[in-house]
Amino acid sequence: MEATLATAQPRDTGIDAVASATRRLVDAITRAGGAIDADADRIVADLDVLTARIDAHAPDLPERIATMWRQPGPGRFDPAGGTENPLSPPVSLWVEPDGSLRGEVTLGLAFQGPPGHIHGGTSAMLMDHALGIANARAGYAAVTVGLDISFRAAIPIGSTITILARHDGRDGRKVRSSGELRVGDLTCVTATGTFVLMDDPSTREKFRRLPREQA
Ligand SMILES: CCCCCCCCCCCC(=O)SCCNC(=O)CCNC(=O)[C@H](O)C(C)(C)COP(=O)(O)OP(=O)(O)OC[C@H]1O[C@@H](n2cnc3c(N)ncnc32)[C@H](O)[C@@H]1OP(=O)(O)O
Repeated sequence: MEATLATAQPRDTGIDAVASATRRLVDAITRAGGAIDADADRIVADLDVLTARIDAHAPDLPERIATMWRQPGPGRFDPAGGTENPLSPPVSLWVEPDGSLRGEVTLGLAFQGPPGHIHGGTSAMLMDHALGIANARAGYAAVTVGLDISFRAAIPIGSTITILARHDGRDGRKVRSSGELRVGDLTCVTATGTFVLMDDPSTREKFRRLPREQA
């Protein structure tokens, strides 16, 4: 049976390709560090030309947000697994036969916290998002109200991180999910999350309206 992708299907072209190239740029900058100081003025000038070229295509923010949410399927702009988001680590999550999610990602220096290891906030984001997708796959689109996270072992930069997440159940308007980050057989991070259903009136009121309507 063909595995089902729970995150956006990456493309080799268009905005996905631009986002990938930008991730390579960020990685190159973080690896080079101050060694590029002497060339910085020219680099900035080149980058500013590119930014202006791209900015010429950008609609205003409310229109852009509305367009994003009209796209069918998994979020292509998510901060973890969003193929169109250059700040998003290139995470793909797959649906396992038992309905849980599994994926792998390798993170570079841009995500460093303690020396040579991944920042805890990055791990928390990976967990928050994977837990949210696990709920959504189970039929419960929901926002996080509580995330309980334990950092049990540091994750080396450049290691292959396995992401696991599962939906654990519903209690009224709240849903629960849990997950972990592993490197090989070592469990580095565990997380449990409490989420509130998007369909709950207070949540719908807050999140369904677009910025233009909130003004
Ligand atoms: C679009 C599809 C995406 C598809 C999925 C894609 C994946 C996306 C995953 C990303 C997830 C995110 O990062 S979401 C972004 C981060 N989260 C947010 O911004 C949410 C901010 N919070 C809120 O705006 C508000 O809490 C609301 C609107 C959700 C609910 O407000 P409220 O009605 O006043 O209720 P509130 O007091 O907050 O509490 C709600 C219930 O949660 C419980 N609760 C509160 N805090 C905690 C806590 N730390 N741990 C446990 N439980 C808690 C309360 O006891 C209560 O239970 P009880 O009394 O009902 O029993």
